[in-house]
Formats: sequence, structure tokens, C-alpha cells
Amino acid sequence: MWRKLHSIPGLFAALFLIVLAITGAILSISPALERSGAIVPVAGEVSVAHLAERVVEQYPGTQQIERSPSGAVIVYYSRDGQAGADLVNPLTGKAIGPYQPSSFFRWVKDLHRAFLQDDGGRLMAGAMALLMVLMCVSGTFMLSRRVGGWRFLIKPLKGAGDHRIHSELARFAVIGLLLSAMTGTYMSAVRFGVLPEASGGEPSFPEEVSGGVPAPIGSLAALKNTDLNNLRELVLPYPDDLQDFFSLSTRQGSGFIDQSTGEYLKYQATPTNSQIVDWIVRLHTGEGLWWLGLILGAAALTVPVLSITGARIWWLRRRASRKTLDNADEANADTVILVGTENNTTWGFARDLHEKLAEAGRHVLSTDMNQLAEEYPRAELLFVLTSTYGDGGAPASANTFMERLRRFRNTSGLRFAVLGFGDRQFPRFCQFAVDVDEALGSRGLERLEKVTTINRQSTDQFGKWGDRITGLTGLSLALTHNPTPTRRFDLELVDRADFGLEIQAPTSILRFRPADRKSGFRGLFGKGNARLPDFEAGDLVGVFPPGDDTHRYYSLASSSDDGLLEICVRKQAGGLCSGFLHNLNPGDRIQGFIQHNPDFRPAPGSRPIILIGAGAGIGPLAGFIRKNDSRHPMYLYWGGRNPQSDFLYKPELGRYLEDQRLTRLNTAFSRTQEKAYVQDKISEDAMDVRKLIEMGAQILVCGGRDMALGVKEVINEILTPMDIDVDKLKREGRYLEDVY
Ligand SMILES: Cc1cc2nc3c(=O)[nH]c(=O)nc-3n(C[C@H](O)[C@H](O)[C@H](O)COP(=O)(O)O)c2cc1C
Repeated sequence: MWRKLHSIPGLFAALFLIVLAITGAILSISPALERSGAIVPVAGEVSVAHLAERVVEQYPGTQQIERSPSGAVIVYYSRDGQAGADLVNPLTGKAIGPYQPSSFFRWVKDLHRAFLQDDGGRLMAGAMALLMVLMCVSGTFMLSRRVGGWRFLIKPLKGAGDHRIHSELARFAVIGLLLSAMTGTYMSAVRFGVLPEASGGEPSFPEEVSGGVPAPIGSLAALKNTDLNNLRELVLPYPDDLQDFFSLSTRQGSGFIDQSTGEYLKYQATPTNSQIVDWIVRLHTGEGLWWLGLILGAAALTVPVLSITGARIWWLRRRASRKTLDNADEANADTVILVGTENNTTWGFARDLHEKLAEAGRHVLSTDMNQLAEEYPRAELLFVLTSTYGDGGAPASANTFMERLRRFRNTSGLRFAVLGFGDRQFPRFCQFAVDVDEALGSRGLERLEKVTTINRQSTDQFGKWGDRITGLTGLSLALTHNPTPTRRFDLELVDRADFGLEIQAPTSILRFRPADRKSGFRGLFGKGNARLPDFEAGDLVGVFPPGDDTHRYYSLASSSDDGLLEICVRKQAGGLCSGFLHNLNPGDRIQGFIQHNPDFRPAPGSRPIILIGAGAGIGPLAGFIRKNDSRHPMYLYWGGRNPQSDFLYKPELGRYLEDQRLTRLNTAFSRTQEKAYVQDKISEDAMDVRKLIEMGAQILVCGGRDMALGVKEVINEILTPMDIDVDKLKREGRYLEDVY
């Protein structure tokens, strides 16, 4: 529901909202500009009487003195029958220059208020402000759901690309946008009479005046008692009319002052409702609050980017999940397909299944696993297609599924089959699918087919699963989905550093730069401009060995900002891809693609980070340290075999210690006298490690599975007195693993 509330009005209103936001941002500068040119005396320094006296000396024909919310003082006068207006210095009453409101700002204001139209435009602007309120609220609800609850709204976000930019910007700007939108809506509602205007701020005209000889303006008590900074406007009496009076308006109230006695003839304090309205207008315009104006302006500037990224997210989601599939509704579906995905490839398989089931006459509903309803009253078949992420965990579109499942009622005797998508390169192959299968079974649903796993999106395995389902249900399903091949780019090896040859653990640090394909015009003219795609240390590069269409993932030790793509690769016995990489010479080329892995990153902030790795697992950890420009406390535990042979990144780590990007380095070597593993070093440092965890430290582990298990065991021992365990830290995002 929140998504619909967010995306439909968003798409419709994007263009109008962009105009409102950009004009709002421009207007937000105006109070700050005015303020920077204004002379503002300190409170108590200048009274209205003092100012009026000076002004009248300079402008004998003064009719009105006005003070703008930013502090500029304007005198309206008549001279030789001509009306004029000057900006004056409030300390001396002398002219600064003629008062000429900027025609550019006036035009921008008209565009902002009414799209340069009359009431129709104003109504549209008001409606847009209301839509913006809706978008801010629905967006905040969506974000809270995405991060797992309101408590986590400010925690570091996962994800990459448009999603990440959209959420980060929205989180930064939402309060400012909401404030502008709510105050704008209010102002519009008052303008069109939907809400009543504030009233009762003006006193009635005085019935009687003293009629005495006018006293010098600087001696009038009511004006002497009013500080200039509270002034809004002072209207002077008509010259030589003894029955006329001063009319004074201040922040606190309005009144009429006798020109002879200098006393108030009538006074009315500003009622609370007028004060509230006044504040609402100031909060919207930033008038008199120039710093707030600039903050609101900065927030408004995010709207064009939010609109573009929002539209792209909507479009990609629509294309990927094709929610426009001929979807049955929850009440009528006889077949339900639930999809768990991080990067949407699983949706491609789900779509094929959906279409084939629909062709076979079923009423099919396909949706994300996180959208599981409380019941599907008519459904007989449930298919769950899900990938696995992180260390055997749920992908993004299924991360609240298990919780939702607890509220699910199986009212129609559903039979289910789970199909897991994963990659055997990861130790917990299709683990989430297995967990979902077990959870559905334990909710009393009948298993149509045992959980099936598909390695690397194999079309062949998918087809075979379809054949089995055909046999079990009698529905003819010739499943044929063939995922689109990933876009690859070329890389050229720049240099390599080799380690571990003497101790039978050949490991190399390989650095690549983007390679030009040198085709077409670019190839003909000069070097071309190949660029690395965006990535961070901890992301993965998928590498294709020649003649093989199956990629292998390697964790990245550099980020694209470094200008090079760096990986650390251990040569596996009989390993096709690692063998190929180890045989490369500078100038040789490979093909790869980037797979983002935002779940494996150090958290921002000042809490300590404990990095733990062994062998080639040091790659991404070294990348994190290299990027530690803010000198975040970082502790590295790393295990190798022999310091003379496989001490990877030794010189770099020395430099990082020196310039404090790395706080402490602890190494363990297993093929020396010491015979120590990394977990032994952690165990020796148990007290220190516990203290760091008590301070909120985050732990990142990278390397082989056995090492990761050993480390987990030791950390669990360290945590015992704290009455927590690694699983709890994992749930809090404080224990991350990149294990292979
Ligand atoms: C960072 C990362 C972690 C992964 N972790 C696992 C895992 O633990 N187990 C597994 O079987 N597959 C794992 N995979 C493989 C994906 O599940 C597999 O590529 C799947 O087809 C992706 O489908 P999706 O794009 O719909 O999410 C991982 C992939 C990546 C990029």
C-alpha cells in the first residue's frame, strides 16, 4: 500500500514538484541575501522613536517605515509630490539606496506560488504540496519497512545504485521537505478558504484623540518603548491633521498612538492564532530565519534527483517484476508464486512459471515474499522461488518473510514447492530456500515436491524442475527461461605481486585497469576512454575463464576511486579460474562483471572495526583499511603460513600503521615455530576484543570456511560473559562474513 501511495502520485507530480522544488530552493536564498545586506542593531540598541526621528530628519515627507523580517528598513516617502521608497541605515536613518525588489525573485515567486497562472495555478501548487506530504509520509513508512523497523531509520543503508541514492537523499531531506510541504499546504488551504484565516489582530479605530500639538516624534513614549527589532511597520499621521494618529504594528501587537501625548489610544496584542500563522509563513519562506531558509532550500534541491531516481526505480521494478503480469488478486488466486530476490534475476524465472501456469488455465498471483498475505482463501498451489544472500541469508525482497509467515493462515489446504536459486561457490548453498521449505512444512502446509536447488541460474535445472511439477500436478509446464547474460567489461593486468610459492600456497595480488576494446572510432583514434564501473572494496568481481561461461567470484580489494581493480587470489589445486588468473602476465586481458555486495562493508561512524581474515581473505580487508581516511579505529587479525613467504600486503600494512589508518596489526603464522592460527591470536587478546565489542565494535570476517568457523567459536567464547553470541551480533549487523 505504501509503495502505491508513494509511486503513483510521485510519477504524476514529478514535473510540477521539480518546478516547485527548484523555485523554492532559489527563493530560499533570498532571506539570506537580504539578511547579509541588512544592518541589524542588537536588541535594546535602537528604539522605533530613535529610528523615526533620524528618518524624518532625512525624509521630511516620510509616510511609512517598514522593517522586513530579515532586518532591512524601508522608508516610503513623498517628495515634491512624487512617491519614493529607500532602504535606510537603521542607526543613522540615512539612505543606503533606492528600494527595488528584485524582479527576478518576484517572477520566481509567481512561478513557485501559481506556476505563473492565477487561482488555477495556485490550486495546483497547493495540491502538489499536499502530494508532497503524502510522499514524505509514505516514503518514510517504506524506508522503515526496508530497514526492519522505525528504530533503524538512521542506521547505515544497504543496497546500491538508484535505490541507495534515493533512500540516502530522502533520509537527509525528509524533515525539510515535510516542513515545506505541510506549511505550503496550510497556506494554500487558508488561501482557498478550506481553513479559516487568523483574525482579530487589529484593534478598532480610536473614537477620540487628544488633538493637542504634535510632540517631536523622538519623544513619543509608545515609540520609545518599542525596540526596532520588533517593528513591522509604522504609518505616520497625515501632516497637519491633528485628528490623525500613528499606526504601529509590531511582532507583539498593533495599536494607534496619539501624536501629542505619545500614548496608545488603542492596542491589541497579537492573538495566538495569528502568531501561529505567522510562524507557519516564516517556516515556509525562511523570512527572518535565513539559516532555516537555506536548510529548506538544500532539502528542496534533492527533489529533482529523488524524482529521477524514483522514476528509474519504478521503471526497473516494473520491468523486472512485471507486476502487470496478468495477476489474480489475493481473494481469487488458485496459485500463488512468491519471489525472494536481491537483484531480480529470480523474477525472470518466476515470470516464466507464471505465464506457463496461466496458459494452463490457473489464476496466478505472483508477488515478493515480503508481500505474503495473511491468507489466500482459494489457493491450492504455492510456489516459492528464492535466492540466498550473504551467508545463507534472505535476499532483500524476502527479509521479513519468516516474520510474516507466523501470521499466515493456511485456510485452503495449500500444497507447496520451494525452488532455491544459489551458487555452489558459497558455502551455504541455497540455505535460505532450505530454511523456507522447513518453515512452510512446520506451518502445516503439505509439500508438493521436496526443496529443489538451482546452481547459477541453470536453465536446464529449471526445466527439469518444471517437468517434475508437470508430473505431480498434471499442468503442462515447459519451463524455458534463459537469464540474460551479464554485461561484461574487459580488464588488462597492470601488475602482480606473488607470494607463498615456497610454502605451496601460491597467492597473488593482481591489479587490473579497464581495457579499451579498440573498436570503431575509439579504436581508430587514440586511446579511448574506458572507465571502471563503480565498486567498493568488499564487492565482488565475477571472472570468466576463457572458453567457460561460468564465472567465479573474487572479493575486491580496491574501490573504483583507486582507478584500479585489485584482487587477491589463491591458486587452487586444479582450479580452472584461479589457475588462469595465476598465469596472467602484465598486458593480458580478462573479462568480468561487478556484483555489488553492500552487506559486507564497515559501518560508518566512530565505533571500532575488527577485521579478521586468513590467506587471500585479506584482500577486501586491506581495501577497507586503505579507504580509512577518517582514521576510524581499525584492528586487523590476519593469519598466514610463513612471514618470509606469504605475508600479503606487508609493506602497505606497515604504512597504514604509520599513518594510523590501521590501529593495530596482529598476525599469526601456522608454518613457523609459533604454529598459530588467527583464532589463537584473537583468543590471546580476549579481554581487549571483549572491551572493543562492549564499545560497539563491528567485526568483519573474510576467508575460508574453516577459518570462519574457528573464529566464530572463539568470538562466541569471548561473548559468553556478555550474555550475547555471534548470531545476535549478526542480527544487529555487527558481525559480517565473506566466506568461501
Ligand atoms: C554477495 C552474494 C552473496 C551470495 N550468497 C549466497 C549464499 O550464501 N548461498 C548461495 O547459494 N548463493 C549465494 N549467492 C548467489 C545468489 O543467490 C545467486 O546468484 C542468485 O541466482 C541471485 O538471484 P537474485 O538476483 O534473484 O537475487 C550470493 C551472491 C552474491 C552476489
